[in-house]
Amino acid sequence: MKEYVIEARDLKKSYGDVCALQGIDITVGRGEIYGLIGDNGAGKTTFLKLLTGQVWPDGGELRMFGAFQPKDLERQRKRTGAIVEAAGFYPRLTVEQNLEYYRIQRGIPGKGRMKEALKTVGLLDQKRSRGGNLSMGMKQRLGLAIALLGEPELLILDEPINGLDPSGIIEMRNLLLKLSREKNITIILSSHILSELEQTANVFGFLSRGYLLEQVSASELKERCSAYISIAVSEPGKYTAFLEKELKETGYQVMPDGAVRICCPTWDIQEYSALASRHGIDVYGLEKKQEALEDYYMNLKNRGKLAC
Ligand SMILES: Nc1ncnc2c1ncn2[C@@H]1O[C@H](COP(=O)(O)OP(=O)(O)OP(=O)(O)O)[C@@H](O)[C@H]1O
Repeated sequence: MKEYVIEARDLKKSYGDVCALQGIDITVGRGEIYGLIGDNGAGKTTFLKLLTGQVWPDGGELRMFGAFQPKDLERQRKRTGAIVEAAGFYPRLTVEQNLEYYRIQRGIPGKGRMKEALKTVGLLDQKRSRGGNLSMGMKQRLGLAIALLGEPELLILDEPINGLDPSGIIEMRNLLLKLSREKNITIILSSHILSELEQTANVFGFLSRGYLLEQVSASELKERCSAYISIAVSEPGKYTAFLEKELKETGYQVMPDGAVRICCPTWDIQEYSALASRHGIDVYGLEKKQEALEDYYMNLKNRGKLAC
């Protein structure tokens, strides 16, 4: 049976009149890297703050490591490390002073933890640099080192890639993959850009205006972004009627340029042009393509807008 580190059922959170989470179901299995994707204001930070205990839900249930009673939940939170909103450190203190401060504050025994955390994130050489003088990527890594001090089983990271340059993004991605692979740490991280998490997360949750539109594994997502056929014909309306009647295809869209896009086609590509020829419809173009992940996300968002 799958072991869940996080189970949120019908979780709700409002700030006064603003409904940030409208009742969401999210499950994160042990060892997963869960990418929470959503536009600004979708509710990502609110969900992560519910996990860290910075805010409390108004309804629904939250379980972490199986615990849901407030006191048990608080105890289980000791098994987590988090960076939510800003990577909190003191800019005037050096990297090692920052880590020492947080180690003592959290009652983590042994100075060795500090060195290990710095080694993991690749900041040993910068240990005497002031936090404020680090590059953006290094600041994120310092935040991560602080989060790793207590040897967490679950990492909660709010937009860890935000503001990083392309090489910083790759560094962070590799670091997170390494933590998952070598230490089997479960990670939940947020972003408003799907492509940033595309190569990192193995499960995605799409949030929009406080609703979870979909929770889907990376492999399922890839399958859904499967091949489609695009056919440009002289009479799209007539063609789609025959498409439904004769080829029993219902999963199609007529694009703004008039081309007919057949998602997950069930027949060989020639069948689609043969259908047009049989009914005297001219074919101007026919090709097989792959839907990009971003397109899939855009479609999902548009459908979500209609639903919300
Ligand atoms: N402390 C607060 N008081 C009032 N409203 C809030 C508060 N925090 C968040 N909100 C509102 O709740 C909604 C969800 O915000 P949240 O920060 O969770 O979204 P987000 O997806 O993390 O957005 P972003 O990517 O911009 O950080 C927004 O409408 C936001 O304005």
